[in-house]
Amino acid sequence: ARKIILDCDPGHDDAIAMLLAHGNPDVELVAVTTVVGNQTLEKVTRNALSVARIAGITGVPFAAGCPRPLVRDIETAPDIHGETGLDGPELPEPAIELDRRHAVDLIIDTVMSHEPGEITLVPTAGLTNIAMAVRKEPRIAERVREVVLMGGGYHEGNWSAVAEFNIKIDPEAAHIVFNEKWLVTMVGLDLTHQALATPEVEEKIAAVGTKPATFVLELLEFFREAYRENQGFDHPPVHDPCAVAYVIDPDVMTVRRAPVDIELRGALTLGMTVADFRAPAPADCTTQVAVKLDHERFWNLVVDALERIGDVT
Ligand SMILES: Nc1ccc([C@@H]2N[C@H](CO)[C@@H](O)[C@H]2O)cc1
Ligand SMILES: [Ca+2]
Repeated sequence: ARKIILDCDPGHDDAIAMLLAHGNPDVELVAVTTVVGNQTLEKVTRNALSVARIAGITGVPFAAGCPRPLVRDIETAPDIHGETGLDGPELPEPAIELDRRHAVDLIIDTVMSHEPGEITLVPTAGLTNIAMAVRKEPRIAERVREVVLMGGGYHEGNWSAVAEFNIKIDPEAAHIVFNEKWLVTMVGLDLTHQALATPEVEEKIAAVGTKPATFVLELLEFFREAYRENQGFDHPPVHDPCAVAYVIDPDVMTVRRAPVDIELRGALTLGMTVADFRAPAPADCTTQVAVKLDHERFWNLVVDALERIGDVT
């Protein structure tokens, strides 16, 4: 199984990404780290531990990370995720304690204690923890198998006309991550806006008939309303599990090699992930962007993961 570290800010779609990673047999969650983003660090960390309880995740270290971006002030997304960051379902009390380490140290320790090429980083939030980790221990850049992140967009934005939330809330961190020599697959809004939770998808999830499936439906009910009201979507795009799905099955989406860099100075373009599609991609290009999603294959992975989790006592 592919060993992954999920760096997240639960967040409705982060929660579904965690369930997919836990339920699918082809990926192994070796650590979960949290970072400020959709809500404050305290809230997203508590949410992550509650999701762990619902999913029945035990024996996996969870650590909290950076409480604010490297340079800029905190910017959360209560309109989409609510005041708790996981509005909608009732959340159980955590059943596991946080690891005593900072997330940055848990990431470094995990990567450095495994063989080179064993660990894949899957960030589904702002990149503050990842940037701090590679600055504190630069050797993780050549030791990590690859970085598969949900963030950015080459022709789409949601936190401005041209920038995506995970990148825009900490563009300096993103600039660090996209310019290291590790392979980065950017699963951006161009891809994740195809991952719509339609009524047909919700019917398949409902048919699983377990408490974790019901939890997902309650998440989607809130997410649907928030996305309709705030972004005019008929059905909510479930971003974060797309990154996990790519690690599970790279054929679930098409990707395209292209240099990507982050705008740090533009008045209108701050946080934009600028992809250069001029051919040919340079030989030393270490970034690729996700283009086309196999919608049915993707949602079948999510439903299958929920079926495998079953009911958790
Ligand atoms: N409007 C909005 C703001 C933030 C997010 C979060 N940021 C990413 C999508 O932009 C996902 O990781 C999701 O958790 C989603 C929608
Ligand atoms: Ca997220």
